[in-house]
Formats: sequence, C-alpha cells, structure tokens
Amino acid sequence: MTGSAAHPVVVLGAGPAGVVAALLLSQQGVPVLVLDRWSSVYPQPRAVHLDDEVYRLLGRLGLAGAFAAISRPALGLRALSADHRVLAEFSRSEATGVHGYPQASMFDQPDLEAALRADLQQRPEVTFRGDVEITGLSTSPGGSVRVELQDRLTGVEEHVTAEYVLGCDGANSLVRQVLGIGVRDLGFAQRWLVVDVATTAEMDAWEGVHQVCDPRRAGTYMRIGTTRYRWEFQLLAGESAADYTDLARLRTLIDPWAAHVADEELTVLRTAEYEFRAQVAEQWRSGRVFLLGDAAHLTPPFIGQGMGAGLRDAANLSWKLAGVLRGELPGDVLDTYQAERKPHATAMVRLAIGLGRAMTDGGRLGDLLRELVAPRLQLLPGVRARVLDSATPRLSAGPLVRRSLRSGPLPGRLCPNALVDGQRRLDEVAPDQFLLVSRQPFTGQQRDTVERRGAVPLQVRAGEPLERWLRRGRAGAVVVRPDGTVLAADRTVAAVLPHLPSFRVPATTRPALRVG
Ligand SMILES: O=C(O)/C=C/c1cccc(O)c1
Repeated sequence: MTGSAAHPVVVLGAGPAGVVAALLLSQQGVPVLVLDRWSSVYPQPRAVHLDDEVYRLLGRLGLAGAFAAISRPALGLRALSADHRVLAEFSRSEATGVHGYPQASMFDQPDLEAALRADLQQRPEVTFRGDVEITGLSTSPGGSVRVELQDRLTGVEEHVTAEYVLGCDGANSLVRQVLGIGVRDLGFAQRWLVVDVATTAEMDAWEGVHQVCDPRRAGTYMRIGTTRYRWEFQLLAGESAADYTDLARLRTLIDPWAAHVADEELTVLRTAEYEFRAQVAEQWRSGRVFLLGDAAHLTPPFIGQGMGAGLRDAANLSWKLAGVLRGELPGDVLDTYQAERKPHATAMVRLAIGLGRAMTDGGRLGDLLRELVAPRLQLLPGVRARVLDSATPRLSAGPLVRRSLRSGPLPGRLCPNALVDGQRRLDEVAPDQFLLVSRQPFTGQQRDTVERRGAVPLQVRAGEPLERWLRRGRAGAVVVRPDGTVLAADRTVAAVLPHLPSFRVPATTRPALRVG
C-alpha cells in the first residue's frame, strides 16, 4: 500500500457515513480504500431511527431487504404532557410511502452497521483495513493527499496517497482538527441518560416515539425491535448515569411504561450518559478533503435525524465525486456539496433544538404554552414539512439545483420513488443515473440526446403518480440527479434538456436491484 499510486478515494472512518459513501462510490465504479481504528463494528447501541428518504438510499444500494429484516416501522412521534396526555401527534405511514418504504423505521445501529460491512466485503472495488490509527494528513506535491497512519497491531508507520479523502471520523474528527476547521455551536447542550433494555414482555404502549414534555425532567420512549426498547431522560444537576445503574432506581423513570413488567423480565443492556449537542463544522471541504457525518454536524436526537444526516452527506457527494473522477463533471461541482448539505443539515439540527426546547423549557408557563401550541404545531412551516409531511428541506439553489421564474417549487426536492410502470419504482428504472421525466412525449431527437448523455428518458402518463406530482409542482418536465434530487424543472423537455450533463455510470457496476 505504501508509496504506490494514489487511491482515487480514501475514506477515513468506517461508521455508517463512511461505509455508505464507500458503497455508493463503488457502485459508480470508483475504487475506494476504507481505513478505521477498529476492525469490527462498534457494538454499543446508538442511533435508532431512519426516515424513508434514507431507507430509499439503502434501497439504491440493494440493501432494502437487509434493512427490512433488522428494522421495525414506527407509527410516528407523539408529544406528551408530563402526565402523559397526548399534546400532538405526527403520524407516519407504516406502509409504503412516496419513497417506497415505511416513513419511520426503528433499528439497532450495530445491526445496520453489520449489514453495511457485510455488503462492503462483497464489493471488489472496496478495500477495508481496520486497526489503523490515522496520524496525519498533508497535501503532496502534485496535489494529492498524503495520509499518515500507524498499524495499531504492529506499530508500523506507513502512508497512503489519495486523490480525494473523505473524513468520516466522527464527532472528534482528527481530519477536521488537522485541517484547522472550526465548529459553530448552535447553542444547545443537555446531559441525558440513555437506557437500552431487552425484554420479551410487551409494553403495551403506542408504537411510535413518545416525547414527554416535562420541564422537571423531559423523557423519550420508543420501541426499537421485537424485544428491544430505548428510553432517554434528561439528567438533573448533580445526577449522573452512575445513579441509575440499579434497576430499582431506573424504575422510577421507566415505570410509566414498564410498571407491569417484572424485574426478572427486564435486561438492562446499558445505561450511559450523553451530552446532546448541536454543532456544525464551519467548512465541509478543504481542497481534496471533505467532512461527512458527525465530523461535519452533531444534533440532539429529538427528531431522530443524526445518522440519516451522515447518509445524506454520502448520497450528495458520492455521485459528484464519481463524475469528477471520470472526467464527466467539472471539478467545481464539488463545491456544491457544502453549499447544498450545510444549510440542509443546519435546518434539521435547528428543528431538533426546537423540539428539545419545546420539551424542556419554560417551567409551568412552558406547560401552559405547550398545551396551547402543540396541537397547532403543524401551522409552522418547517415543522409542517418535516414533522407532518415527513419531508426534509429542499436543497439550496446552485449549479446543480436550478431555480428560475419558471421552475416552480420542485428543484432541490427529492423526486418521489414512485411506481412508474405499475411494477418498478423510479430508482429501479434509472439506478445511479440522471433522468428526464416529462408529461409530454419526447421527440426522437430528444430521446437520442438524453440517452447519449447516459440518462434515462421517462414519459409519465396522465393520472400516474409522477404525472400528478409534476402537475402539483407546476412542471411539465424535470431533470432528476442520480441522488434523486430535482436539478431543474420547466414546462417542456426542450427547456430542461440544456441542464442535463453527460454522465455515464459503468453499466457493470450497477447493482442488481433487490426491493425489500
Ligand atoms: O419523526 C419521527 O417519525 C421520529 C422521530 C424520532 C425518532 C427517534 C428518536 C427520536 O427522539 C425521534
């Protein structure tokens, strides 16, 4: 490995963001080297929720079936008063939503990581190496990136060179520190107790996320598997996780849900203290090095969007990087990674902070406000989109999200992964490719142009889901990017065609799609 030709991409950190980035790049034919401190998956439970936009991404990797096997659809989110009355409910569809999957899914992170790693091992384009400590990063003469590392088993020091490096090395990212990139604190820090419990007993509770809005001690409850439950409670001043290691003490917190379950039936898998923080890196790119996942953003978990944000980073960057490496896209499209992802991630972190504050702030006056405001939450635009419609914000305008007077609201939004011929969904019709979706027929010449550029022309007929979506979005035709985002919208094929780049994913690397 040492001294050999530069790797096209080296991923530092094999957590979910790093592994998904490697899988997506490999799917586009890009060889990737993944380095991690450990050789196996970190076994402790952490993230527990993904939405359907991110489930769809797993589907594009051919992993929908694997995720379905380890996850459990959830009914949504309820805000409860201190005495557990329902103040507001945001329902999620357990059935197939617009992206083809349940809108909210619960799981145990090590299970998902094991599935991702297993897939990584199957990909000839990916080399994984564990037990490696990254010790430094610098720019080589000629522009590539030199990564200094030490084998943790032998102590031998080595280096590799890379055309691009993805820093997916977590909240305390060494990559971010070496690059001298600061983080912006969004002003939220609370200490919470996280409790994971296994039991075959039923809690007999509503099967969604319960957010108990209690300024004396806010709490969260959710079922994450057939025999797995998660509670989170705000820690009071002077308290620590050590105060809750014995079950009797823990019962004072979990008994509103678990009073009917005998001690012998409850196995406490762990109690841990977390500081829930809200931070966004000032810069997400420095030259040929990018930050993804927790290295770029940290969120309180109140809307369950922490891990998903890292997977969205991977989806946003991977096809652009592959296009640049193949010489099909200009290098400056890589600037759109930060321009698109940073505002999106920041908006989601702010939404989580908002919910956290609504759960905990204001004492008795807060209680009164919660009673008044919670049932009307859907009237707030950001809350409406995310919490009610289960959609995330649209991406900011730029070279790969074109807004104009005629474009309407669709550019920057995800195109639904709708059924297109009664059987196949959009992502199966055009895996990792650009699409031109139109309500009107294509001329022969337009069809040729689209296909010569490696894209898929798709005419949708009156009454089909995508035809209705186009109509609602005041568009006759749209260009859809390989990550599912609408690049451009206008009235006609002729008007959107100039926005379609040439982008040819090697056909052999496209996955045989398995739908869950
Ligand atoms: O909005 C949803 O459907 C789920 C929210 C969620 C998931 C996991 C943990 C949370 O505190 C909230």
